[in-house]
Amino acid sequence: MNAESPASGNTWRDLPAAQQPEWPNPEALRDVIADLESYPPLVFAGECDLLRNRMGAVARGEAFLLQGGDCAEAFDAVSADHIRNKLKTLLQMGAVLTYAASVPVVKVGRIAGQYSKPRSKPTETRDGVTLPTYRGDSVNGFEFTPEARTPDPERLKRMYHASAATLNLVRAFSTGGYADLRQVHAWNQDFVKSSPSGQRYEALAREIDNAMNFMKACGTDPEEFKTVEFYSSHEALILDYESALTRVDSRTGKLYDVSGHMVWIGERTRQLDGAHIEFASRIRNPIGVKLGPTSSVEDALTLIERLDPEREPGRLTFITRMGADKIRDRLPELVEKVTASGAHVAWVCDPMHGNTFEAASGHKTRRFDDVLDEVKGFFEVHKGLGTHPGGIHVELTGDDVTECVGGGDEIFVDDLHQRYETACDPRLNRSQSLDLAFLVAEMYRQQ
Ligand SMILES: O=C[C@H](O)[C@H](O)COP(=O)(O)O
Ligand SMILES: C=C(OP(=O)(O)O)C(=O)O
Repeated sequence: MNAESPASGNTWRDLPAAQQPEWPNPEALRDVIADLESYPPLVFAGECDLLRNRMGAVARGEAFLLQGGDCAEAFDAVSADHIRNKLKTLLQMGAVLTYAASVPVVKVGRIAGQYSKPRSKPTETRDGVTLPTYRGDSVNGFEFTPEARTPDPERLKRMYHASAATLNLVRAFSTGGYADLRQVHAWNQDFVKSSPSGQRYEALAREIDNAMNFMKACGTDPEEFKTVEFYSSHEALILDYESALTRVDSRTGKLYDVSGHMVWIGERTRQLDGAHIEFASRIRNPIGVKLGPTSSVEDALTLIERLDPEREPGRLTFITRMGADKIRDRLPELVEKVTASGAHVAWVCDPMHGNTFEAASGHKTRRFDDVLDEVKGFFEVHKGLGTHPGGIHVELTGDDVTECVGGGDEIFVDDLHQRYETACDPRLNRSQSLDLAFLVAEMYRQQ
């Protein structure tokens, strides 16, 4: 076995790295990196391999990816209630998709590490005062004061600890009985009466119950129903953090970023000659890359060459985020040429990031109908080309926030102020998330 050198996790340092904070004190950053390097891994490399295999099934058209969670996790939201609500929503969506679309669903949270945000502008001005923009709790505070907005590397350690606490609870919920499919009704208890999507879910949960009772009566009560496989993911944005958590796996001698099972490179940091792609090329985790409307075929093919030279199904996922008005125009050529190149990438639709607009009230928001329309366009394109629509990647929360407009339990523009809690981009609330899962399941079945 030829073991990788830990130094290859640092080759990105020679290249331009977009969207990195301007840490005021380099010495303090160095101390933090040294501490992070001494911390235990958050995930086990073998789990990353397992997820790569699962993503291989997605790439081959045998499974569907459900990836979702907060736009930006926040340190003060690391509580049992928030984590449970998010997991519950994802489990409900997973149950809807698995049962109604009859497809194995790979469940991956934007969770336990999604603390860093790329921004359009480096600064924000309010009432004539200009301060650094908020870049996520891993970098600075949301509050609009010079103290809060100054990047503080100690926050990277808080990110590690917040991720560890979150992952610990997620693991407990996934394997300790809460995620048992026999709980399919319990996940809905506080929700069912008040909302149309909750009622629709309840009817589906009854069908699942009946199916399970039938299986039990036939003498099968599979262990698989008692726990759920759930993985963590986040954008690999702050490279000092990600490389400090990159380790040589003792089994294989390969490098893994053990800050999460899957990491993705965002639309603003996927420069082919940039530090983020170099970093991602060195690690063995399953990797996602966001592809926005300006992505060219050449970009996609070069990314494959850099990140998946072995053409290994499951290694590379293209998460497209074109916008509802562009997807039918931009996606076909990409999918067609990538498929013709012989690559086995998974195609996943992020229907959120191309559909953001500012409401008259100043709230950043998204229309549920645009989100749905982008997913529809994604399915249409894949149907037309005979390729597999591999999954969805959504910003959502398990709480009843009012951040996106529309949905079955309709949120109007005038409602946005009621419970607008996101620190960055607007998320689907629980009811909108479930609506989406039902509609996507229907599209999948028709496909
Ligand atoms: O989540 C994605 C980006 O961080 C976000 O859309 C950037 O938002 P901004 O344009 O307000 O900086
Ligand atoms: C920043 C994000 O998306 P994108 O890179 O697609 O803009 C995100 O998913 O948080």
